[in-house]
Amino acid sequence: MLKVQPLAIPEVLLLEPQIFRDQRGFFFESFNQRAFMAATGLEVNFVQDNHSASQQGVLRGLHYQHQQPQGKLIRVIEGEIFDVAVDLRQSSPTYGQWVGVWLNAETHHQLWIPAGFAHGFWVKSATAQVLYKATDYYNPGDEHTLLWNDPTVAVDWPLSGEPLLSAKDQQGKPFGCVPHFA
Ligand SMILES: Cc1cn([C@H]2C[C@H](O)[C@@H](COP(=O)(O)OP(=O)(O)O[C@H]3O[C@H](C)C(=O)[C@H](O)[C@H]3O)O2)c(=O)[nH]c1=O
Repeated sequence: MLKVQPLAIPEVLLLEPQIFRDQRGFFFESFNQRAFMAATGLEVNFVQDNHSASQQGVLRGLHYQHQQPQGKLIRVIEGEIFDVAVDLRQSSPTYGQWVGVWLNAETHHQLWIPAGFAHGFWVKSATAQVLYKATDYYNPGDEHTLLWNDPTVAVDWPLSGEPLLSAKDQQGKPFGCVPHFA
């Protein structure tokens, strides 16, 4: 049974899978197409699985593809992250707004972020491993980086100290300088 919690931006969904725990450990279905469709009403086709590992203080994002936008289903298998989605859909009532949730390897909660959003996360734990499914293929020529601390979006990152950023993310662009969606 997959429970769904809509968040401040209703199309971004926090999914709570049923975890079967016993004296050996745990088991759960990390993805089930039928259950996902039944719980969300969404018919999605994932074509790529991603896996990243990061040390404490790393902030990856805020990334998105524009011509080939990706819906993403994100989960944490080690540690804890603060995961953020920014609504770049100009027709949306929540255009320019952000939503953030804690994801960790204890609750196994997952975040569904549809196409049209920028995505990023900050690592709270000593290390974190993040798995996410994407609904379209990676296209490096179509990647855009919204500046993680853009003052217009003003994500309230729960940072402790300066984040560790890639060179690309240090060069992120302001909200007004990245392509948005209709
Ligand atoms: C995303 C991606 C990257 N790569 C290669 C390209 C680079 O040589 C290397 C690291 O890429 P990057 O620094 O862009 O990785 P992240 O900073 O974790 O990027 C991701 O972080 C945020 C949180 C996201 O939501 C995106 O999915 C994605 O942009 O992996 C691939 O080969 N395939 C891919 O799908």
